[in-house]
Amino acid sequence: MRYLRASELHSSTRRQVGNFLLSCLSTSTPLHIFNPSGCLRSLRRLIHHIVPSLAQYLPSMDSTSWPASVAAILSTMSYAQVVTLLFSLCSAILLLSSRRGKVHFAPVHGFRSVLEPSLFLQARFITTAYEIVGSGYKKFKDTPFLVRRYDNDVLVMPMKYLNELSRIPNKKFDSKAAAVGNFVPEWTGMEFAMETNLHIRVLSNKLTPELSRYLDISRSELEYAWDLEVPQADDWTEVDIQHILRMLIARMTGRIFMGIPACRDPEWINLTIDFAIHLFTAAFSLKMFPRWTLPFIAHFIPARYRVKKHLKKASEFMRQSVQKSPKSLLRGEHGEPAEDETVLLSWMMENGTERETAIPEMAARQCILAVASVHTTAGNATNIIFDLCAHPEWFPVLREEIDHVTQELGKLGEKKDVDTRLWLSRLEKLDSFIIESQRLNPVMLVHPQRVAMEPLTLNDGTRIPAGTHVGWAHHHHVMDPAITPNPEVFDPLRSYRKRHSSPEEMNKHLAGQTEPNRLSFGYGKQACPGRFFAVDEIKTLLVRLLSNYNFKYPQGKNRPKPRYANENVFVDPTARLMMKRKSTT
Ligand code: HEM
Repeated sequence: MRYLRASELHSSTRRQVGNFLLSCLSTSTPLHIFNPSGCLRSLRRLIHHIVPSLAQYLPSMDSTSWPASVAAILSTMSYAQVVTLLFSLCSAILLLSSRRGKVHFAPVHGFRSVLEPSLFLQARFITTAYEIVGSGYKKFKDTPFLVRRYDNDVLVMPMKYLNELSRIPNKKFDSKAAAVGNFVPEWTGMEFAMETNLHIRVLSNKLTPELSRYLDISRSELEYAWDLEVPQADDWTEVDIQHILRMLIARMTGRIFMGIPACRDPEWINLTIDFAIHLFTAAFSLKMFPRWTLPFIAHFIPARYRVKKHLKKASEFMRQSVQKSPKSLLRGEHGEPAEDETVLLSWMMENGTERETAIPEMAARQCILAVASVHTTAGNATNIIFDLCAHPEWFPVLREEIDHVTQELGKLGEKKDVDTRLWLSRLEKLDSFIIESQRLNPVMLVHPQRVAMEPLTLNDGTRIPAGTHVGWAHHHHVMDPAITPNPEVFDPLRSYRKRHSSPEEMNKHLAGQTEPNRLSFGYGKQACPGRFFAVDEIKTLLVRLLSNYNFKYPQGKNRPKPRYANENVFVDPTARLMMKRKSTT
């Protein structure tokens, strides 16, 4: 007996297989990934075609073989029965192939009843992670529990273990395995990010130590991009503020990472923005299937092809950028100083290993840097403006602070002897506002996330088996009244008051810092290496926006609700704001 190859399938059957997968998977954003009625319609059509197709193929086999019997049985069943059968089969496959069950000491949380199949809980987690994680946090508080994500279980640890676990070396308790692992790296071309870390070194060793300089460069790009991306809006104008901020941030970060001309090329900017969407969609789709099926299934995932296409395009860009001088990117022909040696790509080319500086890997690394930096920062800045519009009494407070610093130190970037970081650090109320907005609008419900690379035994004897995916319910933690008094109240000066409570507190409670009760940027040695840049970039943007524009919600609209896909949180892509130039009010 030989196996049926895809190429041997009846062409209309193949089309139906394609349609089915497309209706499940080919969406431009992961938020629309589920279209149950579309999927069901396609599945019905698929069954309609696949059964005759199988029958067509069967004569070449022994007529008494089991596939013939199965096909015969299938063709006598109603669609509903076949759907139920397929669903049960998928459940059985998932159950048998899952990497679950390693953590025996922690209960799985979220089942509606003892009869609920595991697959239902996994599917529900996609849209109701907020409720599942929240109720688990309340119920277990001081003991670990498991949440059943579609691809694997995540062991949610109580906060009391955060410090102890964050002291464990990275190679034993790894953030990359969790974060990059979430992108199914072996099928999305992201394996390099598990094995090498030039994208982290460049942030820790170059960007952060020379932050003021890079802030100046990114601000100059903001000025260049302003008229291109920000509408004139002499009268109240409805805008997609998230899009505007995303474009500005993509340009600002593009300038410091890739320099001119790439950061001014619309193709590069769109590539860096879209790559994140395709990567997320591809990973989300791949995680719907057991790992062992991926050598087959992965080829049917359209978003994966978009990821590949983008990586290829990024390689072309990279090749053009480094063509003049293969090793030292922007150095002159005879080794004279670089034309613009501040471009981070230049540092990466000089400090990377041979593997890290190879064109395809460097291109993919720029894409992963964009994934880490653009949507996160744009989402954060968007949420701040949404919060301001929901609480407009804070507009004058923040503007007054900006005016005050401007009077004292001149306009941002105006005086050469005034350090940009220092200027921005004087915006203490804005800093506190950013923290409060992050508290209420997380980018993820469960983080930091780590994977135990070997068995770990904690001080109290708790054992975490190797391979366990671990996370913290940090959002529900900061919404706990025991941690944040009146957690539902939007109180943007919480951190400001803490800082001013005593001289010792003055240098604590800052937006770029991490602490157990504030994990927006993660925690410990593996916390976000771009967080100081992110906070100052947001401040730079807000200084410009608040000084020049007024914002409000369109008539009859108020603060948009977040969207969830598993533990990931997104800004509602349909949300709109009204904006108007200040001078014309
Ligand atoms: C407001 C914007 C941002 C937020 C909320 C954010 C949040 C985070 C979080 C929660 C992590 C995981 C940390 C952990 O596991 O402990 C992370 C990792 C990371 N972030 Fe950010 N980030 C932001 C902006 C940026 C920017 C602007 C950059 C680059 C300039 C950046 C680069 C990275 C990188 C490379 C990692 C991976 C670190 C690793 O694998 O060890 N992020 N970020």
